[in-house]
Amino acid sequence: MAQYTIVMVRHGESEWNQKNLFCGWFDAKLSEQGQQEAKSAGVALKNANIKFDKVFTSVLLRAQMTANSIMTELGQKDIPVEANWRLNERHYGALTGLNKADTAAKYGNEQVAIWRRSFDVPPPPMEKDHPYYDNIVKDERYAKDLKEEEFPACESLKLTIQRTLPFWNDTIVPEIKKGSQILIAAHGNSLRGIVKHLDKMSDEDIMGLNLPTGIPFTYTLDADLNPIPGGSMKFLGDPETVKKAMEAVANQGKSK
Ligand SMILES: O=C(O)[C@@H](COP(=O)(O)O)OP(=O)(O)O
Repeated sequence: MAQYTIVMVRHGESEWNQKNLFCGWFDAKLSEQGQQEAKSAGVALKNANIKFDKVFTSVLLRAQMTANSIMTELGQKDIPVEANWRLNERHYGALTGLNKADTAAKYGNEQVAIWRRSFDVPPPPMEKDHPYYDNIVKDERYAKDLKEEEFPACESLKLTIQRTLPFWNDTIVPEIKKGSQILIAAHGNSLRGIVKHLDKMSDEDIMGLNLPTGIPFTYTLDADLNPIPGGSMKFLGDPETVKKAMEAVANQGKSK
C-alpha cells in the first residue's frame, strides 16, 4: 500500500519574530538568526538524506527565504517552487505591528492567548487607516488573486484553515499522490491548520500546539493521507531543543 512522507517547516526567525511583533501578512525578512536556522534546517534534511521534487510556500519572503536556503543546502536550487497566498500566515488584523508582550501588558495575558491561540476568535480587524493596510493590500503580488475587498481584515485559525485547505486538497494532495517528495515551507498558523487537519485534532487540542521556527518535521501518511501509527509530526531536531523552542513561542504572548 502506498505510503508518503512529507516535510513541513515553519520559516526561520523573522525580523519581526525577533522584535516580538504580531506579523501576519506583513512581509518581514528573516533575521540573521533566522537565516542561520534556515541553513541548519537544510543541513538536518541533508543529513536525513531527504531530497525534494517540489516545494510549496507562501507569498511571504520569510517562508520563501527559508525554502531557498534549504534547497541551497540540498544542492537542489532548480526544483519547482509554487508560492500561494493560501499558505500565508494568518492575518493578524489590527494587531499587526504591535509588540506581543506589550499587548499582553495592556489587554492581559488571557486576552492575548485568546487572540493568538483560540480556534475561532479572530483578532480585531485591520481598518483602512491601519499603518500597514496599504502595505499589504497594495502589494502587487496579490493582484492576480485578490481584489481589495477580498483581502481578509483579520483571521482566526478557523478562517485560516478555510482558505488553506482548498490549496492543500486541490494542489498539494494531488502532488503527493503522484509520488512527489514535497516540502511545505510556511508559517506557525498556516501549518497548525494543516497539522490539525492531518491529525484530526480537536479545536481545544490545537490551542496547545506552538510550532518552533526553522525545525523541519515529517508526517508519514497512508494511501488515504492519514498518518500511519507513529507517523505524525516527527521533528528533525533534538527533542529537548524542540521542547524549549515550543515553550519560547508560547511565552511570546505573555507580559514581561
Ligand atoms: O504572525 C506572527 O506574528 C507569527 C505567528 O505568531 P503567533 O501566532 O505565534 O503569535 O507568524 P510567523 O512568524 O509564523 O509568520
